[in-house]
Amino acid sequence: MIVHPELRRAARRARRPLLTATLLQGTVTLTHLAQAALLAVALADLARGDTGRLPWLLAAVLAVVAARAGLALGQRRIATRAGARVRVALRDELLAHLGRLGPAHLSSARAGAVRTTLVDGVEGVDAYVSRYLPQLLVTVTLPPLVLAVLAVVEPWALPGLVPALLLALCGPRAWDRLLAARGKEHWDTYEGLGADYLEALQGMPALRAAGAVGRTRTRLEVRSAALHRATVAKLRVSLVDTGITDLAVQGGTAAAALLACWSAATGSTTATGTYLVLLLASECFRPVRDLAREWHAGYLGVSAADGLAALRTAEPAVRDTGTAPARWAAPPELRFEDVTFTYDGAQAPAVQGVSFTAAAGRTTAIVGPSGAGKSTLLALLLRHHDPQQGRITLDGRRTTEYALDSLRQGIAVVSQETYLFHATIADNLRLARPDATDDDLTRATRVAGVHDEIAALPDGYATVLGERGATLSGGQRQRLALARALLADAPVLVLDEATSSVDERREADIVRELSKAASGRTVLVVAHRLAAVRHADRIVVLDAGRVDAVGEHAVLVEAGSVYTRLVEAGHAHREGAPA
Ligand SMILES: Nc1ncnc2c1ncn2[C@@H]1O[C@H](COP(=O)(O)OP(=O)(O)OP(=O)(O)O)[C@@H](O)[C@H]1O
Repeated sequence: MIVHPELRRAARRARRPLLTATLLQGTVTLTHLAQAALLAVALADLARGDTGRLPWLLAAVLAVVAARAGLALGQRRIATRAGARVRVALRDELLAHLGRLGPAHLSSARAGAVRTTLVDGVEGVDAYVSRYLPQLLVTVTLPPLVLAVLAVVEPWALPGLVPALLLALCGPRAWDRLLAARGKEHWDTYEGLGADYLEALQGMPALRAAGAVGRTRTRLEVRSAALHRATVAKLRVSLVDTGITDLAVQGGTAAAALLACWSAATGSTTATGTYLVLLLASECFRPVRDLAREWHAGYLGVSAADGLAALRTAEPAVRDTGTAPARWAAPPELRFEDVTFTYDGAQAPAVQGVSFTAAAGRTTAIVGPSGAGKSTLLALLLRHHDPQQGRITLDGRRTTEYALDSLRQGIAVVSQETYLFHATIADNLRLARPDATDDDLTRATRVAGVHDEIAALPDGYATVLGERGATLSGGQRQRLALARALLADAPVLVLDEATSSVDERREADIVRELSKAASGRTVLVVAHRLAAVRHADRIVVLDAGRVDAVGEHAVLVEAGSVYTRLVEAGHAHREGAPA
């Protein structure tokens, strides 16, 4: 009888249909009672040898059975619809919240666990609210009503039925806490296993390359065994629960039967009363039996409730309090002013006192050795985190003043890790701009240097890509993602190692074409290979989270700083590379 607050909250989304489903469920139960009463009267008549009313009584029983079939069908339909409404609304809410949480959330939560909560957890909530909850309400209201009727017909039946009903309803409550604890254990293990499998599947190439497939399989087997143990532990408690209910139901029915026989033997009640006690006593426990059955359907929802609540109430890393739309008449100037940021739990700041300006409509590059803080600066610009000190402005306005969605739409990003979906190339491109024409697509793919390769495919732009773009090379994926970002036509374009998988000669061509196509946008480029950034209007050199130098390529090379070392390292790498 556990009603977790998260599940009550979920049920409120379909209050009306759930109420109708509950009323119908109650009416279905009432038809059982009516049927029992009619049969009791018919049997009593038969016992007395009076068959005059028999055909009418049997016809009434048949009518009740037919009515019940119709009512049960309607109930199931309405309950299913209510469950679907709860499911869809809950998933929508969670997905919208995940969007607000942004990638920062997935650096602490595992994608597989979030998937399990979103898919299996929400399905469990559907079963809980559409099947268990209506039955629960019927169970706590109708059996006391039956007892009241029996109290009038045969008060002696009550000493047998009341304790049994109380035991059936309240006995299992003693196990609720233990059941909740086992349920949570089971859910956590289930979520963990889901996350492990997803990671193993996605990381299969790396596991194979490291010769770790066997070890991973063993680890997954151990995890599966842990899930099996958690399931058995949960079932054990659940079985005690069911055992108590069964004991009470059987005991109560038997006690009522004995009392009815005793009353018949002593002649203290009429034949109708005896049959009523016999048949209604069994019906009195029907809702309890049905509740035990529905409990198994809704149990997953109870187990998942904590996880759902945690996901729904997880605090985003940044607050979306800005209201200004990120729409600028001309490309905006971007400024970092004395920006310092330390990741949660980190010892030292990832970036410290960073100040520079990316001129409006120009290309600014950020370079620096690995770990210098380049990606952190981009994450701060997109407000995946907010700096603890300093400010970032676009067109003179702090990024925190813009509405978050609008800000992120105003900045198109192509990162090293591109994401392409299992859909056609055209669909993947149109993610950025659903109304883009075919000409728009070709213009963008030409600039990104991938048009010819797409055109050469048998199905061209209608080619369906494998999951995560698996049927393309790394370079092709990156260029397609680049075309998608160009198509977004955002005033600010951020390229984070966007051409790292493309060969150097092609990279130079793309960067040249891109500079032409991006004129009229403020472009921020992060790249390891200096060929990609040497023609930038301005280069910001980062080192250990601080700005080491700012200037043009030629000036920076002359200055003999970190940049010179990066240039030399680049030359050495190329000379050392196999021909
Ligand atoms: N989520 C995180 N939590 C804690 N520390 C982090 C996190 N992400 C990055 N860091 C740390 O912040 C510093 C800057 O990292 P960042 O990823 O910004 O560097 P980068 O210049 O982009 O490196 P690379 O060129 O290798 O991608 C590093 O010391 C890194 O270990």
